[in-house]
Amino acid sequence: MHTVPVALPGKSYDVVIGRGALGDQAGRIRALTKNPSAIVADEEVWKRHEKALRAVLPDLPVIEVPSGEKSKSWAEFERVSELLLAMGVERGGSVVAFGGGVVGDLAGFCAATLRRGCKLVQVPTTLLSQVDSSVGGKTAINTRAGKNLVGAFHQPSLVVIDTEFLGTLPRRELLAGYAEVVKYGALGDEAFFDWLEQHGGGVLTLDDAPLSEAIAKSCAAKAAIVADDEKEAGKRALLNLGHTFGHAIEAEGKYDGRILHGEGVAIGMAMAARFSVREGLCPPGDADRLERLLRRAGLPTRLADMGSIETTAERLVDHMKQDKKVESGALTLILLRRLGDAFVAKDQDPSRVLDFLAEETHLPAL
Ligand SMILES: NC(=O)c1ccc[n+]([C@@H]2O[C@H](COP(=O)([O-])OP(=O)(O)OC[C@H]3O[C@@H](n4cnc5c(N)ncnc54)[C@H](O)[C@@H]3O)[C@@H](O)[C@H]2O)c1
Ligand SMILES: O=C(O)C(=O)C[C@@H](O)[C@H](O)[C@H](O)COP(=O)(O)O
Ligand SMILES: [Zn+2]
Repeated sequence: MHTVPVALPGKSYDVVIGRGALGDQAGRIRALTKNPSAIVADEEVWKRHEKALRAVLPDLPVIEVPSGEKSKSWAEFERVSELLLAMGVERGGSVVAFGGGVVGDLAGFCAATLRRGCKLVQVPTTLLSQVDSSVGGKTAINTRAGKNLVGAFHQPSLVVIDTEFLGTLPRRELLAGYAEVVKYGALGDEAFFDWLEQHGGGVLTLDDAPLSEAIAKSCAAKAAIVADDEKEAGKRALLNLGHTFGHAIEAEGKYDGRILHGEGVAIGMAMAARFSVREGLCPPGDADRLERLLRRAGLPTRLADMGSIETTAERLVDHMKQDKKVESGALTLILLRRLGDAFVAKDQDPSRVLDFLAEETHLPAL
């Protein structure tokens, strides 16, 4: 087992990673759920993996949440919160989030607000949630105005990453998670990017050693950034590489499954790299290398790759104006100086972004 500590004053916690991590951590999970607690599970995950969680928590009540991004909604937030209260979950108890990033973000937001905050245990079951969303304490739901616009920073007490769950994950979802793995290399660790060029295939075939290494490296990269800047006053925004464009693309997909978060991030990262090149900030070869790694895995890198989504530069910019990094109405983007060296670029000229996006809407699929 790998353990990655997340060091935060008064609320440090461990991320435990490995095949069989759930059984290995049973004692700690039970200790965190001694007070009245409940499980919030993705319904598909519950169907497939109820037995595994029941072996650790035989008696906890469960709330099943419909699979898919649409569950990060006011309606589900209300329904799940009311059920948690009806079940008597206490402040000293825990919400155990069992599923991917959708359930993690939703259950996390319920935990952040239930009786003004109860404990949270993350048991992530998708690659994306294992390398990203279960760590760092961002929780949120989507609103009519856009993605993750209502939420809270609420750190979990424990994250248990059992790679066994990935065995049943559909390939498309695995790839979506891989986009966030590539993100860590692109934003701050060129050696990890090189490593992915060599070993990414093994991660995607779920070979134990490269898979655990990729998850541990990703969690360690995220833990280091979060420990330095928990509430995104500065460098945490680097974790948003690809997301300003990506969230706008997701919004255009209406959260109906046509575009997954990780797919939006893959296209968004490729766009951020192309925009960096267009602005004369990054060598073209680095943007090509990023696009090649994503495409080799089978990820989209251009709007045209998502055939069913029709959009315009203006509509994308409108979504981008809702981004939480906007300051006094001006866009902030995460751009690249080169692979492994991202930076926070504030006060972006909207007309340059609009011109760039107009080009992007005409870029053919490869
Ligand atoms: N809080 C954060 O820091 C953070 C970071 C990244 C992403 N996110 C959020 O995470 C969400 C995306 O998460 P996701 O990619 O995990 O998607 P998800 O939670 O929708 O799960 C993807 C799909 O896989 C299914 N599934 C989950 N585990 C499975 C398993 N082991 N076997 C078979 N099927 C399984 C689910 O039913 C679902 O249909 C987005 O809402 C995104 O905004 C949050
Ligand atoms: O943890 C972070 O910080 C991230 O930005 C991680 C992202 O991968 C994630 O998608 C996050 O939810 C996006 O945050 P948001 O603040 O742009 O909603
Ligand atoms: Zn993300």
